[in-house]
Amino acid sequence: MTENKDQNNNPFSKGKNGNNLLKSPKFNAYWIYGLIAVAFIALNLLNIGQNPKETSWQTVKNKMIKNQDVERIVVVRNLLEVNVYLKSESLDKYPDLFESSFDSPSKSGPHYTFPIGSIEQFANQLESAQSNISDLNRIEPEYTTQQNYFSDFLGWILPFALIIGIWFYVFRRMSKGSGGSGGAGNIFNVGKSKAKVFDKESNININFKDVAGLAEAKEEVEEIVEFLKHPQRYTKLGGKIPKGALLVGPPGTGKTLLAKAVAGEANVPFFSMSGSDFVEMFVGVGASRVRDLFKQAKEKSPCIVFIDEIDAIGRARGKNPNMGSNDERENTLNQLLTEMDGFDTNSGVIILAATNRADILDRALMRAGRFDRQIHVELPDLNERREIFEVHLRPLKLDPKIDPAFLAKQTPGFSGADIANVCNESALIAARRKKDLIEKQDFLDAIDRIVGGLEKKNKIISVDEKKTIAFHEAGHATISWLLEYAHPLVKVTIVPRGKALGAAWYLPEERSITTKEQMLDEMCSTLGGRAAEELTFEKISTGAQNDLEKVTKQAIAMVSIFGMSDKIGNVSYYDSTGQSDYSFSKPYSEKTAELIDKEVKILIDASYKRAKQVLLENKEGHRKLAELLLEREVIFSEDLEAIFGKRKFGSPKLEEEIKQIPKKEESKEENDTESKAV
Ligand SMILES: Nc1ncnc2c1ncn2[C@@H]1O[C@H](COP(=O)(O)OP(=O)(O)OP(=O)(O)O)[C@@H](O)[C@H]1O
Ligand SMILES: [Zn+2]
Repeated sequence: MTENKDQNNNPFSKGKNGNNLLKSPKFNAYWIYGLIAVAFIALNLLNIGQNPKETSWQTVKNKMIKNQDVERIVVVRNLLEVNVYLKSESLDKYPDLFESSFDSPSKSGPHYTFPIGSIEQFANQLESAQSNISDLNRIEPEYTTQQNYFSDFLGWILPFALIIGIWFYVFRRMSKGSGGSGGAGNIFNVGKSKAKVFDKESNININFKDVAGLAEAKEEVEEIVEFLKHPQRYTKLGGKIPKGALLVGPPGTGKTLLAKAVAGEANVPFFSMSGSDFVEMFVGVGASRVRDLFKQAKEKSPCIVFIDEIDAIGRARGKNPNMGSNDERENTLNQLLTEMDGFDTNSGVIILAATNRADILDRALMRAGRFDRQIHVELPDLNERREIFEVHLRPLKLDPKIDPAFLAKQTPGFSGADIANVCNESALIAARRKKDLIEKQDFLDAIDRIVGGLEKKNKIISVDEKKTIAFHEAGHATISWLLEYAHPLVKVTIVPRGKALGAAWYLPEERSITTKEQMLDEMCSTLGGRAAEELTFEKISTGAQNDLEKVTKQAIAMVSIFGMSDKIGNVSYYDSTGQSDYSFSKPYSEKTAELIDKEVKILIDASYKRAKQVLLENKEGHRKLAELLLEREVIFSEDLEAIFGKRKFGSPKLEEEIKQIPKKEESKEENDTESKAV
């Protein structure tokens, strides 16, 4: 009751508060099978009323032909059967014909049928049987071929029945996976939206306090909450309530969370659907799902419709219709645009959409009256990471010494989702160690695990391989220590994790623009691994593949995007709008392409030479570092400082921060359990 009152106060309210719009009749496969069976029986019955009586050639010859009761004789070639039609005035002579009311021939015939051996033979037999009948009364056989409707029908219907059966099966499987309240439970509901609805009853109860950081984004969406709560305030002044906002940012940064929080704060239903849910293998399904989603939303207004991964449908429509454009997707997008234009601004439905590629979205989506606001949701900085940790540490049983600020420092570049993952993982690790509280070490291990994939202690690496890896990693470390702009090093390990056999961790400075010098120094330190291998062993290995890939991409970007090569000059072939069809044709000539290739090679060669130079000049230090790595498997910035002396460059503040990162001792306990498992 109270809820109804609530709604009536709201100008958006349609006074409708039922779930019945989600219901649809429940058909199932058995119905179809039943229908097919009925059709079979009906056909059979029809046939039954037409059945000529079985007889034999002898009877026909000796009785019917002799008495001149036969009107026509029809030979059915394909069935090797003869149908006999009697004269209507003679029918009385054959009372047995119609004695059964169920299985009897029709009055007009054929009345009798009998099998024959071959057509020629029968023709001869008929000829001779009529040899003493006058020409006038003689019966000439007619010839036909007959369709056997029944078996033909079977032949047709069976494959169809099979296909229908398979369809049902597939649909049931599909809809089971996506059991949203759209009720896409069967074939008749394909076009229904699969939106998940969270309304007042099943409230998600996510509020702004559950969303840490994201201060600016929150401020922007707070306005939407106000629109939903007090629409009169805006409409009174003649303002129009926005229809939609686009949340833009990398994966896991809390876009879904923020949208849910808006719904939670405004206390309105929340429809959630992913862009990829609209796209289906059938033509027209996407568009009809959009229609259905908006229909449902309007009935529940005011509400929030959230479309995750909108890029799945909202990608720019191709300019060249012949080149692999996707009609189905475009239809869906067009329907979405139509719906957005269609509903009244003040209908109380606000659409939030999320994407991590705003640049590839169709411009039409961003036009006024559609998603005309973009809200940026970025990766959290140090402070925000601390806040996110605080949110996710709340439900955990912690060692009181745990400091969220410390954890935030350990996790540069982590998204909110990664941090949630770290917290969960640390609880699992602590549980495995049979602890009552989660301690610092558990967190550090969880972070390591998430950074580098699971440690693979049992991966077998030969002594030679280990040596190669150590010198390779020491090469990276040495160069990044000595070059001015390389990222400061945190630690280097040769403990294999995931696919990597060794790794060097850096603390990336938070830069907004990068200079050419910085890029060159980074390339040089990335190539340090291979350079070290070549200098030390006079052999190179596949271990540098990842490094080479990174360097090549970097060099190509420098030449063709950032305009940093002399020969190409200040030219950028990058198209930030994503609207061009460069996928098939490059925006530059063949000659330029060659020049770009040359420039890229020159850049990489120069960096490699420089890397070798640096390593040669610091041969002793590099060797010491590699040996230390072989011995300890993990080394830290202090170890580098002990070998090369204090780092001449970089910000002292950052260096200080690095030093505060504690060194993780390989925990004995874990080693024990793991070695048992081997
Ligand atoms: N700012 C944040 N505060 C608290 N938790 C967060 C934050 N950002 C992310 N999380 C955690 O990460 C999880 C995943 O975030 P969410 O699904 O909202 O990310 P997303 O940006 O929508 O990702 P995607 O682009 O992959 O859909 C959330 O459920 C939440 O636990
Ligand atoms: Zn490397």
